[in-house]
Amino acid sequence: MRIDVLSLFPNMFAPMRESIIGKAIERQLVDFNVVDFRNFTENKHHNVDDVIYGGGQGMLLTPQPIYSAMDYVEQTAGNRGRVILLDPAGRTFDQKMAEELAQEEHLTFIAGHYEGYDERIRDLVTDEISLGDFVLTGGELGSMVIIDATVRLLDEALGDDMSAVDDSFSTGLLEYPQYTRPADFKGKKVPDVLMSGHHAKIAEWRKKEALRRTYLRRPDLLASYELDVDEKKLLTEVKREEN
Ligand SMILES: C[S@@+](CC[C@H](N)C(=O)[O-])C[C@H]1O[C@@H](n2cnc3c(N)ncnc32)[C@H](O)[C@@H]1O
Repeated sequence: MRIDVLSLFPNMFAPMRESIIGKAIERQLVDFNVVDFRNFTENKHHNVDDVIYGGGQGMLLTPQPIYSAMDYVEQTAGNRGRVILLDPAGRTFDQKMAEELAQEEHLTFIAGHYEGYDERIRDLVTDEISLGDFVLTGGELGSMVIIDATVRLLDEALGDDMSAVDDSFSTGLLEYPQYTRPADFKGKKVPDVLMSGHHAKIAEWRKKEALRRTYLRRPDLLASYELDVDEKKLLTEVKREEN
């Protein structure tokens, strides 16, 4: 996968060199580039922003540097790929979107700053994505969050000893509780069933606890989750135990 990010602050992307994403880049699973669109300005002072027509506080990113940086991406990659604008007015990012983006060959992110964008920049994009109902200073952190959630889904990104299959949201439910050694920590014991070696019972316990956690913390997820017969029974038990 190729990923380009158009940003005025390339140094903010240092976290992309660390951990699982850093390794994915090192192993060339991902060709990651940050394009500083200030380098594409056509004015003497390399300004990337300007005052807002009609008045208002702050400065807006002007279209020219971003359009030129996008042409550069197209020239170097052969295409622009899926072009994602980080914006509070976009669709709220979730695991389904990460799964969808992980199927793409090329993603180009536009990270805004200051008061936001000249409206004509939106003509360049295929997707507008928000991280949630709050306002960040820029699109850098948002694009890194999306890249992180997406790249970890690529084949081989997590390595042999990790899997995204049972992660929260991938299954449609929150993940069940998990434990590691010791079996007894300051009197807090690991549930017996997890040490029983009985695979079917462990699977049933995990399913029930995933349902319990989702029911208690994110009941909205259950509304769009199709329960099979066994899950219906387990959820009924959970409800009885919790109410
Ligand atoms: C200070 S914000 C601009 C906010 C804009 N004036 C508004 O009210 O929608 C600057 C940039 O940060 C990024 N940003 C801020 N909040 C975001 C969010 N919730 N999700 C994604 N990107 C965000 C966008 O790239 C945005 O253009």
